Amino acid sequence: MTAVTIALPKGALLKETVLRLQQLGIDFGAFLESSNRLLRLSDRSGRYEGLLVRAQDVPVYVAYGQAQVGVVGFDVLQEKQLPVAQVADLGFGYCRMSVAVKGDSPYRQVQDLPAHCRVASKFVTCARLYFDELQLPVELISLYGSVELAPLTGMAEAIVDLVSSGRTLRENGLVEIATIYDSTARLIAHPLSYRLGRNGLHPLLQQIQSLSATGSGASRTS
Ligand SMILES: Nc1ncnc2c1ncn2[C@@H]1O[C@H](COP(=O)(O)OP(=O)(O)OP(=O)(O)O)[C@@H](O)[C@H]1O
Ligand SMILES: O=P(O)(O)OC[C@H]1O[C@H](OP(=O)(O)OP(=O)(O)O)[C@H](O)[C@@H]1O
Repeated sequence: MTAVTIALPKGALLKETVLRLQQLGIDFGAFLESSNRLLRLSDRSGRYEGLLVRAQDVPVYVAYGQAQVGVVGFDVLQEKQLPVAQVADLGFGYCRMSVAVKGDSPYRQVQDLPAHCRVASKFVTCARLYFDELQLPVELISLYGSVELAPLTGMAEAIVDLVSSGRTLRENGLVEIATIYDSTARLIAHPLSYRLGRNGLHPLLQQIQSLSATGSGASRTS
C-alpha cells in the first residue's frame, strides 16, 4: 500500500497536531525535537509519511497533491484560496482575524477609518476582501510579522491581524475595532485523493476527526 502523506504546520499548531496523530499511533514526535532538522519522516508502520512545512505552505502541498492530508488554520485557507477539500474543524488553535488601531486614535469602528488610509497586514487577501465588501477603499501594506508596529510607528492607521489571547495588542496599546472571522485548525485533503479514498484515506480522516471531539483543545497560551 502506498503511504499517505500528511503535511504538518510548523509553529503554533504543530504540537497539538503531533499529539493528536500520536493518539492514532502515527508518531511524528521527532518533528517536536530540537535535536534534529528533519523535514520528512515515515512513521513506524511505514503507512504514513509526514512533511514539516510552513503553515502558509500546507494548503500548497495539499493542493498540488504532494500531501493527501494537511492540518492548517482557517485563516491560512482564507488567505491562500487554494482548491483543497475542507474535511473538518479540529477545534484547537483558536484565534480571530481582527482590525485593530491605536487605543488613543479617534477610530472606534471600521467605518470611522478615513478613505484611502493605510492598513498593514500579513493577510492582505483577507484584508482586501473585507474592505472591498465594506466598499471602504484602503491602501494595503504587506508585512511578514510584528504587524502591530505599523500603527505605532505611524506607517498605517490600522492593522488586520490574528488575535488570540489579546496580549500582543494590549502590550502595544492597540485595540480591536472589528472581528473579520474566527479561526481554528482545519483538517484538509487533496480533492481528488479525497474523492477516490485510496490507501485507507477515509478511515484515517474519520479517526482524526473523531479525535477533535475529545482532544485537549490546546491553543497557544499568553
Ligand atoms: N497567537 C496565536 N494563538 C493561537 N493560534 C495562533 C496564534 N497565532 C496564530 N495562530 C494559528 O496558528 C497558525 C500558525 O501560526 P504561526 O504564528 O505559528 O505561524 P505564522 O507566523 O503565521 O507562519 P510562518 O511562521 O510560517 O510565517 C495560524 O495560521 C493560526 O491559525
Ligand atoms: O493575541 P496574542 O495571543 O498576543 O497573539 C497574537 C499575535 O500572534 C501572532 O503573531 P506571531 O507570534 O505569529 O508573530 P509575528 O508577529 O511574527 O507574526 C499574531 O500575528 C499576533 O501578533
